[in-house]
Amino acid sequence: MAFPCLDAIESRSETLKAGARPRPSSGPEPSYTSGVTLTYQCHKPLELDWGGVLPEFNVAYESWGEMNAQKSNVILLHTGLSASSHAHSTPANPQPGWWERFIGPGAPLDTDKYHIICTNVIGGCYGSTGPGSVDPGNGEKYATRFPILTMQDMVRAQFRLLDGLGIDKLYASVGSSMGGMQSLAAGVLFPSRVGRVVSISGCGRSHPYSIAMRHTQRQVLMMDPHWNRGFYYDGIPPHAGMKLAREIATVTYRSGPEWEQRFGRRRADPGKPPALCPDFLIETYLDHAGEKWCLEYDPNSLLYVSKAMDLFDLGRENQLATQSRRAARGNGSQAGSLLHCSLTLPKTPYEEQPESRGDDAARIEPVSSRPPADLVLGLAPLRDTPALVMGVASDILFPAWQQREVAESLRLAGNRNVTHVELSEQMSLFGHDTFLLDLKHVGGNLRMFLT
Ligand SMILES: CC(=O)SCCNC(=O)CCNC(=O)[C@H](O)C(C)(C)COP(=O)(O)OP(=O)(O)OC[C@H]1O[C@@H](n2cnc3c(N)ncnc32)[C@H](O)[C@@H]1OP(=O)(O)O
Repeated sequence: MAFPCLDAIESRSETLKAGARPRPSSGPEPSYTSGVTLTYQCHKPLELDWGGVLPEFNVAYESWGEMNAQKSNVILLHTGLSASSHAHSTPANPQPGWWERFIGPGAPLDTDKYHIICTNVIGGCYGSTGPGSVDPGNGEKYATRFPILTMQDMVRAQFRLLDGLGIDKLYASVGSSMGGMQSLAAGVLFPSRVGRVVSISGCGRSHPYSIAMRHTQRQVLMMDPHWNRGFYYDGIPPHAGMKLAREIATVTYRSGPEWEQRFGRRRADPGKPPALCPDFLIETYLDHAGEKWCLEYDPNSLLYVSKAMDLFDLGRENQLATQSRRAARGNGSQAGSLLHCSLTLPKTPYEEQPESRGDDAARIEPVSSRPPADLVLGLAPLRDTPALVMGVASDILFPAWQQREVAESLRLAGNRNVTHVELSEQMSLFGHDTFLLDLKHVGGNLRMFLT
């Protein structure tokens, strides 16, 4: 039997070994190229939530539209997991950006009215400091010596940029997916500096299914021998692991009903006998998505940024625990400095607690549709901030109940200016990627909220 899918991987390894960098021919995703960006260099250390420190760091950013004299029309646009700051084309980089149609004169992010800034997150690989950057402490690339990050760390770095640009208060903080997490985090961390919050297909805390899906992506990547515990920068990158990680990610980004319509049960070549390599159209589609992306993003950035998504929890308890870790470090206590991960699996199997299973008989309290009190308390800093929370019924990664949970928590926290929109399956079957594709509904609601 022929295995063209394995041949392709082996041949790419050979090409990479010879020093060349094969480029995917074209791609379905927006141009996540770094192109030409502006860079803000911060020389003041950034203390991170889990004990690490970046002694200095860069934030790559791009902007569109004029900033007014009062600097009161600035919108900070947060990206999804793997996007660069290139949300829209610029004179310096005319390639279309990942939100090209959403930004421009008369567009939902209207450049006739607003000055829009988009950054590459710290931990990323498109110009901001991340695991592929050089550690000023030893002159070598950080690799997996890079510290664990949180969404809040990324947001603090963005606000250092705003400080550097003399921007005191945002007109709005806008983001989708991971950007939707950051948008909320910005409002919680800096309530007096954020005029409005928009969170599209985001959440208030990561739920176990989404952590599970990111876990599997990280595991296939880390099991690629070329990953080499993160030290691959002088060798062959773990392109096979990245390809598989992207295939799993793509399963979470779209929806079954979309694929039913788009591919059904059709095979790429029904005239040939079944193959173990990609055969059904859905398989060749996933294979293509993985092929295109496997050299487009730094594998270590994927690990760090995706872990930061897992750690996301705006609940009050987590915020207090983080504050006390940071305070302990300020006092010089070791408790605040958890730099080295020594987590091992427990020796005895985990014993499930009856109440955690949700069995009717064991349930202590009746299930409530109210959001957890901890999240309501955690979102209290946003009580006076007008908020747009948008979700998509076909999204399996950030399911619509999570945006309902955020909207309801904000209302229970006392916010009387919450707009909640849920796009039904009749409106979009694009699942999580709806925010990239649906200009009419996503863009339309965004425009309405901002004006
Ligand atoms: C979690 C977070 O924080 S953010 C996550 C956000 N999501 C992502 O990052 C995923 C990004 N998604 C993309 O980049 C998508 O390509 C989008 C949204 C920009 C565009 O989606 P669509 O227009 O529907 O295109 P899609 O990517 O589904 O498919 C088009 C590509 O697949 C190819 N294709 C389609 N069907 C098949 C098939 N059966 N077999 C092989 N290839 C196929 C097309 O030829 C095309 O290839 P090309 O891009 O190389 O020309």
